[in-house]
This record gives sequence, C-alpha cells and structure tokens, in this order.
Amino acid sequence: MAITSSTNTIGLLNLQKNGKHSNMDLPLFRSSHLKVRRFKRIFKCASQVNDISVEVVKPEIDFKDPDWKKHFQEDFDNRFRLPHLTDILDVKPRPTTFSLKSRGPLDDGNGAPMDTWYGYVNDDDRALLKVIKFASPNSAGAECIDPDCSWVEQWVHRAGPRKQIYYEPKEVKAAIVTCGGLCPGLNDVIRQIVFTLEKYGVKNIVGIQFGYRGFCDENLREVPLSHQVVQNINLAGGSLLGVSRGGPSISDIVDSIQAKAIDMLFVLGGNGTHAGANAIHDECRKRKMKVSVVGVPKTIDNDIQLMDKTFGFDTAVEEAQRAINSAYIEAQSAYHGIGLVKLMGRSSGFIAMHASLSSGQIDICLIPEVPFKLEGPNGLLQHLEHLIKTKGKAVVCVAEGAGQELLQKSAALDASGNVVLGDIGVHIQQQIKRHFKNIGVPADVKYIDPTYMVRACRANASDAILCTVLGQNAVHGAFAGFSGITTGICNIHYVYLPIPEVIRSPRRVDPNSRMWHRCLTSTGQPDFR
Ligand SMILES: Nc1ncnc2c1ncn2[C@@H]1O[C@H](COP(=O)(O)OP(=O)(O)O)[C@@H](O)[C@H]1O
Ligand SMILES: O=P(O)(O)OC[C@H]1O[C@](O)(COP(=O)(O)O)[C@@H](O)[C@@H]1O
Ligand SMILES: [Mg+2]
Repeated sequence: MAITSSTNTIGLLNLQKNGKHSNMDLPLFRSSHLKVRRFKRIFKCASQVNDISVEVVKPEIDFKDPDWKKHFQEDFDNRFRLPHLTDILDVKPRPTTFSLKSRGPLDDGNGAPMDTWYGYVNDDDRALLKVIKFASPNSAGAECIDPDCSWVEQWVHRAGPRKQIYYEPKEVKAAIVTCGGLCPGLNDVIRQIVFTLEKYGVKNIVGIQFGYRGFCDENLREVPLSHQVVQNINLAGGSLLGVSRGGPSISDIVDSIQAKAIDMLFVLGGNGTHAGANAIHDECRKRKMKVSVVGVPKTIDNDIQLMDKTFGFDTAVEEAQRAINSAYIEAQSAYHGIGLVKLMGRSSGFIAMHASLSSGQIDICLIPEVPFKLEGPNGLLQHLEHLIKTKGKAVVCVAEGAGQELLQKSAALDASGNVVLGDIGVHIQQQIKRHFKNIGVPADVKYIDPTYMVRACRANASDAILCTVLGQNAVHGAFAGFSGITTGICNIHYVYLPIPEVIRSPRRVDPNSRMWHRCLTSTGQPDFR
C-alpha cells in the first residue's frame, strides 16, 4: 500500500465500481466515516456510476510506533524521488552549457559555465509541499496524517538549472507534443521550451503534430522549431502544433521515438496526457533508451494534484468574467431576469468557484463536488423563486460536471476514454423555465455557454509568466537527466514532481475548504439538499 500525502492520505480505499475492483487513496481523519460518505457521493456524481461500494483498508502506519514520522518521511522521500537516467544507464554528467553570464553578442551559449554565476539549483535543494500546520483535524480544510494532526515536513525537489547536465546539447534531438483539449498558454510554453533548448545549444528541435496521434500518422510530419518559428506564437491562443484526444498505443509511440531518434520529449497535457507520458517513460526505461520525458501540466480545469494552479486557469477565470458580466446585465435588464452561465470543469469546479468569487455577481454557484437538488423546499428552484421575489433577478454559474446525477446517464466516452457529460446548463435552463411557468410567475432566462471562448484565448499576463517558468524548468529538468517528471508551482515555489504523484486522482474543490466557504459567503446561497 502506498502511504501518500497527496490528498492528506494515509489510508487506501478499496473501491468496487460496476463489479470491478480498484484501489484509490482516500483522505482520512477528521471523521473517516464522514469522509467516506462524502467521497462516495463525489465519486458517484463524478463518474456517473451507481454500483459503488467503498471499504477503507486499515492504514498501515502504526501511530503508536515512536518512529512513525521517520517511516512516513522515508516513504514520502521514496515516492517523491525523481527518476533519473543514471537509475538504468551508465551516463556521466558534464558541465552545463547553460549560463546567463553574458560573453558578448557573438556567444552561441555553448561555452563552459562561468564559475561566478550563482544561478544554479543544487540537487539537494527542496521546497515544502505543505505549509500550514493544522492545530486540529477539525480546522477548515485540515490535511492530517495522524489523528493528532502532527506536523510532518514533506519536502519536494526544487526545479531549475543544474551545474551538471547529462546530454551533449549539440547531439540532442528534442520534441514537443501538446495533447488533450486546448488551454490558454500552450504556445507560451512551446516558445519557452524552444528558447531554453537553444540557450543550452540544442539545434535539432521538432514539434509533433496533433498530440500523440502525430507520432504514428504518416500524414503528420515533424515540425522544425526554432527561435524564429516560435518568436510570436504566444500572441495567439491554441497550440501551434495542434492537439488531439486518443491516439496510438504506448509501444507504437516509443517505436516512433526510437525511429525518430528523439532524446528529450516535452509533453504538454493534463491527467490523461501525463498518464501517457509516464507510460512512455516506463517503456523507454524498459528498452534502456536514453530519453528524458518531461511533462508540463496543462489543464484549464486546474485539476492536477499538489500544485497551486496550472497554467491557463487564471486566464479562463478572467475570460469567464465577460460571460458572467453579460449574464448579469441581461438578468438586470429583463423583468424577472435569470442569467445562467455554464463554465468548464469536468470533475472539478475550480473555474466556476473562482469566476463566481471574482465577479461578485453570482447568486448561485454549482460545482461537481457539491450535489444539489432542483426540487423541494431546499431546492435550487425554490431559492430562485425567492431571489426573483426579493431582488427581481438572479445569476447562476454552473460547472459542466455539476449535477450529473440529475441527467440521463450516458455510456459514451470520448477518444481518450473520458465520459461524455450531459449538458447540465441546458437542463437547468429548461427546469427553470418549466418551474416558473408552472407557478405562473414570469421569468426571462438567458443561457450563456462560453466554453470554447474561454479556453481558445491567449494567456493573460500572470499565466504567461507561469508558462515561461514552467517551459524553462522543463528543459532544465531534461538536461539534469530526469525523466518521468513534471513541473509545477507549489506554495509559490517551482518544483519537479514524479508524474504518478500528480495523477493519482483529479484535484477537486474541497467543500470544507476556506475557498468554497468564501464562495458561499459571497453568493449567499443555501445548501440545496
Ligand atoms: N491512462 C492513459 N494512459 C496512456 N495514455 C492516455 C491515458 N489517458 C489518456 N491518454 C492519452 O493522453 C492524451 C490526452 O488525454 P485526455 O484525457 O484527452 O486529455 P488530458 O491530458 O488533458 O487529460 C490522449 O491522446 C489519450 O489517448
Ligand atoms: O470538447 P473537448 O475538446 O473534448 O473538451 C471539453 C473538455 O475539456 C476540458 O476543458 C478539460 O480538458 P483537458 O482534460 O484536456 O484539460 C473539460 O473541462 C471539458 O470537458
Ligand atoms: Mg483529462
């Protein structure tokens, strides 16, 4: 069993879903029973399964053991150890070619490092993963390892350029691939990866077109990338290389990596893409290939574990303001106006929660993590009736994954195996219209679905900076000889994390967190249960 802290976990959940067994980490303590019940509810609504049974397997930590913290930390260090080329290959380090010490305009960035530049990260540098010491398991959002909520330091590896590197830059062929759905900032990351590779002295940089598909489709050629090609790509949204879902098998992808003689692969994508990247890394290791696979988490939904946020999220929240503001204006200008905005968020309601909070115009925010009822005295429709009576208008923001249990279930999957969700926005719109018609009160419902507008736009300033740092750190990680890692921001410090730790489960809004409570305080909405 893995003793993990990614979600303050010390127990393992044995889950039976539609007859199949699987294990999942489960945040325990505060009240295990409560958490199990809540988890069951969240899981049911996120995965649209009815047949689900949950059993908590006894945690393996013996808290009576005076050394339990030491054991926990050893286990943590093992899990967060970064896979390195030297684990399987006899490769020797060499002095880095990356230095920002200027040697004049003719310098090709390919000389020896300057001893006097103190810009390198030491391999033993670490950043703290958790920074709050909770005094009680009942503190809001408490993440506890033991019942006393003891403080245990959890250190992760600091990202950045190392003094020693494991590749000869002139011999390196580096490839970049972007997978999954679009996200603001993809081009910014591509651009920074290319700039940084060139700074090390890499000449052979290519883009793989349309996600993993581009590895094996003969019609999709490698795109040569250089400073000149990527110079202005950040000015537009989307991905210069294109994206896709689904694609070839891992073994075919690795065959292609071998055939194309790729040494470094930079993979930009979400949970699914990272699962693929880790499988590619494993297969390369099995074949004893000297390849560094490094991820940069891309998900507008912000659902990657352990990170403060993923790039594109801020932009999405900002872009969503325009839709919310339009919904508000429509609602305010109509007699008994109800504005309804659907935002992305397959299983995590971060965009809806943050967009609601920042707009200050939302009366009701609905997210996948918090189930709600439409009907009945505590239902959403009753509350809307109240808002129309008292304020004459209402604005609702719903995440696409919210309330899925209210819709007809579908077994449809997209090419990557993600469940195709029912349209909760359309459903709520219809139900509101029906309800007000039934009670004989006029209501003017305006539904806005800005889904693709929100994610196809160019990164805003703060995301552009995040993309810059992550793109650069991805290259530093590959030159440092790591593989099977991803780059992120943790407590405003930049770190490398082993891929399996960030994709254990999607990160979700904790309904007990201060942020969700702030959102409820701001909207003033009751519990719709
Ligand atoms: N478990 C997995 N193992 C290997 N590859 C995967 C896995 N899940 C998804 N992929 C691949 O990763 C790519 C992107 O996945 P998807 O779920 O669509 O987007 P995201 O990476 O944003 O979550 C697709 O090409 C898909 O085939
Ligand atoms: O219509 P598409 O391209 O499948 O994308 C829709 C999905 O993309 C998302 O933004 C997440 O995409 P990723 O997992 O690729 O980051 C979801 O919120 C949404 O369900
Ligand atoms: Mg995904």
